[in-house]
Amino acid sequence: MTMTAEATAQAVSLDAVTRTYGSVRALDGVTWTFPRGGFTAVMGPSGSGKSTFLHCASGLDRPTAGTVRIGGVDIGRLSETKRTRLRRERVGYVFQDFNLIPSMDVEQNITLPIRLGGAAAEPAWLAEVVRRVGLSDRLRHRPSELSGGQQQRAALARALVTRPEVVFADEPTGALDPRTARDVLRLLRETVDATGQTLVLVTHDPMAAAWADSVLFLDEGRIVDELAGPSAAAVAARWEAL
Ligand SMILES: Nc1ncnc2c1ncn2[C@@H]1O[C@H](COP(=O)(O)OP(=O)(O)OP(=O)(O)O)[C@@H](O)[C@H]1O
Repeated sequence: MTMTAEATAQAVSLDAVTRTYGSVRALDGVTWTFPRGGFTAVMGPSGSGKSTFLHCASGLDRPTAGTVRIGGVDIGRLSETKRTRLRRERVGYVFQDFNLIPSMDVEQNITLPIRLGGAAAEPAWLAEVVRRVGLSDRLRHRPSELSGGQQQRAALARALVTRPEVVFADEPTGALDPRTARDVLRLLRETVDATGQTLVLVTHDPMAAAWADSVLFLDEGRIVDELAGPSAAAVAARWEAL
């Protein structure tokens, strides 16, 4: 696959992306580029289109109109099979409720995306990812034997193990107590800084958004503002004004 230098500098780009549900325009002509290695938070009131944005930008849903590129690949042109493969190999997902498989141990959960693709995890990178999330001594444990913070760190390792173009994290700290949430957010920040991983964080929480390089504000399906180098106070003030 050939890609232009410009395309590969962009992890994900959306061009005039619209998603309608009947008469509801959940996303309304969104154009945005997530640069490689950036940590971006996406905020907005309930119903502003955050989930729809995440689903369209990550290839979980198809826009009604417009183009989404992941690593320079126009995902609207892919067959369902190729899109599934691209999601598995080039996109990482972290969800509020962890979505770990209860019957698998931590290592099996972390390596699942690679094994589903018929490959084996590269040992050095797997060890690095597991060390980074602090679970080296927990690999044989089942999710039910882990704390919430540990489960979310396992989910992050699973998202990172394929070295994806981008990780989408949807309210990853929503089910955690404040201190554990802060530890997970710090880990996300350190991961971006140390590995150059591109990360998109959807959150309601100004404290969480303040860990990002910039914050996008969605309202009524449109990007209405961006705040670079955000502080929690600045995010909260902008949020109040929406
Ligand atoms: N499957 C669907 N069918 C019909 N309407 C939908 C569907 N999914 C979302 N919508 C509508 O699209 C709009 C945006 O919804 P979305 O879930 O993207 O917002 P959100 O910002 O993620 O909200 P929240 O913070 O409450 O999760 C809302 O008006 C919602 O009712």
